[in-house]
Amino acid sequence: MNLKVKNISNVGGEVKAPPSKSYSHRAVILASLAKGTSKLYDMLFSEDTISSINVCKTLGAKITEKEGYLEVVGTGGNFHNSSDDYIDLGNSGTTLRIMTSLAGLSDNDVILTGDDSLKTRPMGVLMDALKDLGVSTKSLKDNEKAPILIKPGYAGGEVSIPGNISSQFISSILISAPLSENGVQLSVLPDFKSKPYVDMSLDIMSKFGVDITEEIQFKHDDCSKDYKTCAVVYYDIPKNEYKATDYVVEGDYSSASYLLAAIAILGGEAKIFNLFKDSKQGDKVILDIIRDMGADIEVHEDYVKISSDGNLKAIDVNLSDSPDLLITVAVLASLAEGTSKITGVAHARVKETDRIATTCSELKKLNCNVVEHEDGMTIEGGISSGVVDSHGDHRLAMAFSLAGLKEDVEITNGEVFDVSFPNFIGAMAELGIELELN
Ligand SMILES: O=C(O)C1=C[C@@H](OP(=O)(O)O)[C@@H](O)[C@H](O)C1
Ligand SMILES: C=C(OP(=O)(O)O)C(=O)O
Repeated sequence: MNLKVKNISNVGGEVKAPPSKSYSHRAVILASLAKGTSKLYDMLFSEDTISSINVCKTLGAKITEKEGYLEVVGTGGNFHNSSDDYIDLGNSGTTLRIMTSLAGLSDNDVILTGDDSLKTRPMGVLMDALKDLGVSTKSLKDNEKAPILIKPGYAGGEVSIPGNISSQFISSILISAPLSENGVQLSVLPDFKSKPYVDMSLDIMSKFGVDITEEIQFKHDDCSKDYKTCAVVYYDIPKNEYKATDYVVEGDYSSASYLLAAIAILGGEAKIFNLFKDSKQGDKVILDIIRDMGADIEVHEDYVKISSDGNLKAIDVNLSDSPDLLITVAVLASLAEGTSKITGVAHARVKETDRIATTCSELKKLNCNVVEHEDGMTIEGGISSGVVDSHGDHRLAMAFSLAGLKEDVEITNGEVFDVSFPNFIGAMAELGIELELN
């Protein structure tokens, strides 16, 4: 289906950001590992998080939608796979990565797979690390990608892992490690990308009763004291148990980036609720980025107020900790005055699509002057009307709908936002932006 801006009127107002995708995945997974019954409030029900709910059910958690919350009766870590088929995780990289380690806790074999995009996502680094921890995995196509067979048995021990491909490998080991036979000592080697997602894992693990210590070991005295490029980050995870808890999922800064960007582009004033000042989400940096581009941002305890005159300035930004903002920022840059540079996101090439390549190719279709780099792109402000394709990537669909606020832009395969933000059209409508799918 094609996604397009139909009408714009009375821009601004108030809207609630949708629940965090990353915290929703983790909440249902940790509740499924815990002993006892957890109540999860304000969960995101998107295609990706439903994949996590379904795999947890298949492995033995009892999950029921109740009035106002999701009830999860956990397994205490005693997973048993009730399916004799492949478990299909759709498009969700987070589910695939986190569940690959957890499948090692099952008392029988598990095979995880997904859609064509998920079958392209790298898994080799995680499979190697799991081997060191006693978990045997096999890529059924022998290409270090899904479908992946995971055998029972998770001894634990010492392991190191490169941090530059996906932080999801690290979250996966951290979340599973307390339930291994002997605990895990994990070293993450530089460059450590997307670390805020690991901090989010530790944050919610603590809410479910497991606290982990982190130690940053700098390699030499004269390094820049930047853990990202110059330190080994070490985690000691003793054997432990998760405890059931009641948990409220906070709002999602990555999804909110589209709402904030829309106001920044069109001009106007809006309050976005459910965005917390003390959030651990790395994508909170969208507030600084939009401020640097010229909008006014007020950060309150549980909401953000944005005001903009619609005039945007170019920026130079490193998105290594917040790769999901890449396409939003690229589209903002294409509508700004001057030349912007985005760096630090080589890992965005191995997501739902190669997001550096697809973003550049689609911006070029709008006659934007963009130059692709290995780890980002340079974008000169200025676009014209045209037709672009989402390549089946939810973030391309949502971000390019923002280009349609200034020029006539149609997005083919534009319906894919259900992966992370099912109410995208409804939320934009609350800000006066009517999008249509046909
Ligand atoms: O752990 C998570 O919830 C996520 C981690 C990030 O991936 P990488 O660590 O691969 O950058 C991010 O892109 C993804 O949308 C969600
Ligand atoms: C990369 C993303 O998610 P995942 O890795 O879970 O597929 C995303 O939401 O942009």
